[in-house]
Amino acid sequence: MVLSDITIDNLSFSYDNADVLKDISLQFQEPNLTCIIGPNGVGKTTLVKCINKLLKPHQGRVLLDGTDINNISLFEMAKKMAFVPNSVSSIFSMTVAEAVLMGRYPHSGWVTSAEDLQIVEEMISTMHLEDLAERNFRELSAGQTQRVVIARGLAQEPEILILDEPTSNLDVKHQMEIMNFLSNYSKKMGIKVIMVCHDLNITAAFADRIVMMHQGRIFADGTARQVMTAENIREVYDVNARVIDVEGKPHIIMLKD
Ligand SMILES: Nc1ncnc2c1ncn2[C@@H]1O[C@H](COP(=O)(O)OP(=O)(O)OP(=O)(O)O)[C@@H](O)[C@H]1O
Repeated sequence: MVLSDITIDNLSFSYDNADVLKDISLQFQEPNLTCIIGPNGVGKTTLVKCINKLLKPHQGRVLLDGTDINNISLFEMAKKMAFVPNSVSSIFSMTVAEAVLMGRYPHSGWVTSAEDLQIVEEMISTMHLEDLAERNFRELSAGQTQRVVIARGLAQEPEILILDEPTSNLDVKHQMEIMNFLSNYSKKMGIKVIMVCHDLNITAAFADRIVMMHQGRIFADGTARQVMTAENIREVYDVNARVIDVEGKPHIIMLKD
């Protein structure tokens, strides 16, 4: 079965008069883990928000299975695509389990089935949240919140899963666990996982494809070996780095100067 794909066609975006994204064209057709990287303020979050219809590009289109997302309702989109934002706050008091259950809304509306509850339980267990399931979502630490929001995105059973810096608040063990999980999950379920990431070594170790942004444009797009070169890192981040091979993957060592 071929699951949904996404195409970004010549997309540009500005906030007021400040141009942020310029002529971005990308296709996501393979079931794999793609990491979007680039310096602060380059437009990574803006790009994933455009893909999720949270922002409207001023030029170009985003196509979901060939249809312009402007012609698809958010509710219909949510059946195929889940967005895990970098930070969330809830004005409602709810348990962790209830927060994860919200991921089922695009499929079940407000009527919860036994299947919904089973999926919620599975995702709580996948994210090792069993001990927190009955805790108030608003009282969690930043890292715990991040794992709950990922579980909610997974409960949505998306064909395209988009995450904005999902590991930024996680300790190293949970970072490795989540990256391993996302990498395996994309292949096992045949889905596209697209995530924004700041950590170059985590990206190089786990991403099947890396999209490197620079000055609002796509600067490089390919495998870790193709994209993570000392030249690209110098050009895009303005730092000197040495790239060595660790277990067949590039590993980046930052140099003082
Ligand atoms: N709501 C907004 N209104 C005006 N400008 C904005 C808004 N949100 C972001 N920007 C600006 O757009 C540019 C891109 O921001 P964006 O958050 O997409 O970058 P980013 O690559 O995700 O950055 P970071 O790595 O710091 O998270 C930045 O210059 C930012 O200041």
